[in-house]
Amino acid sequence: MACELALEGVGFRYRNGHDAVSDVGLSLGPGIVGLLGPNGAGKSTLMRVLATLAKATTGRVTWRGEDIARKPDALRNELGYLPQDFGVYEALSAREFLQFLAAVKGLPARGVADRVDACLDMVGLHDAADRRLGTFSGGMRQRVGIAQALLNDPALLIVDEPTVGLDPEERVRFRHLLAELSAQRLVILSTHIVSDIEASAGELAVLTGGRLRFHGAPEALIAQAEGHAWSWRIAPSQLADVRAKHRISRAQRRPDGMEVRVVADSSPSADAVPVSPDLEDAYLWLLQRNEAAA
Ligand SMILES: Nc1ncnc2c1ncn2[C@@H]1O[C@H](COP(=O)(O)OP(=O)(O)OP(=O)(O)O)[C@@H](O)[C@H]1O
Repeated sequence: MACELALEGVGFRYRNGHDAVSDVGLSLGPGIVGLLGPNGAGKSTLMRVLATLAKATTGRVTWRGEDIARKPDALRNELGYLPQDFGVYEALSAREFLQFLAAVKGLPARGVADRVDACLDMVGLHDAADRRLGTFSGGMRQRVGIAQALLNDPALLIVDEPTVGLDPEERVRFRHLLAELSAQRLVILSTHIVSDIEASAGELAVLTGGRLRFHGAPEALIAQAEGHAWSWRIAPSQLADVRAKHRISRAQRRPDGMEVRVVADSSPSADAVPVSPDLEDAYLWLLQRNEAAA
């Protein structure tokens, strides 16, 4: 797979001296890359660097071999970006809003109407094209956000926490949409929610404290957690105690108590049974090991 976006020793320090991103190295080609990390891990900062909205303070990023700090337009011409705080003009219809953004982005006027329609189609908003954005649900607004990011048919699509605020059905629809879009391009999706990327991301990059802790296939992350995931039946009254001592990846109420899944170095209790880790377990296990090592 040809590498298109390469990061070498990338760091970003805010003016107050805080290192939000440190020494990140990655080589990324087509497909979906899930950038996973807890709140404050540095995901949005890194996304802004990749979107050429902030310059790396150390290291470099290249897009198709060009340094994006020196030649940002090489990347910008092929970039679609959905920031975390994407806002819409409520009084405009979806079609008017996209036409407005197409003009702002400098797309040639000829062909804009067709391109806007095509983008609305791609995100399933064809029938709502002439409705005021003020009447749209959160999921529909996010789809408008993706539609605007697709206006220039980008080879690189960066979406920052796109599922925040969506209901479960919208989340699923949104994930499918991103999976479809990744057939032709590199999609970088940041999230702190494992299920956002577990069905679609071929590659994962996990960031905590601004550092890259893992990069590779989800299966490789899962393999690291082998032997460290446990299922355990407890009484509901034990839950707080178990939570204080262990990292719980899931807790489900059962007729005869609670079933919890925990990740741990060794069996948390004589009556806990080992289970095959899934991606959620594996992610928590990675976070736990990094905290333990810090
Ligand atoms: N303008 C700023 N000045 C100083 N520090 C900042 C600034 N913006 C963010 N930070 C800090 O940099 C770190 C990384 O923030 P960032 O927003 O990139 O994380 P994130 O992984 O995107 O988290 P979230 O999911 O909460 O958005 C955090 O510790 C944050 O407090």
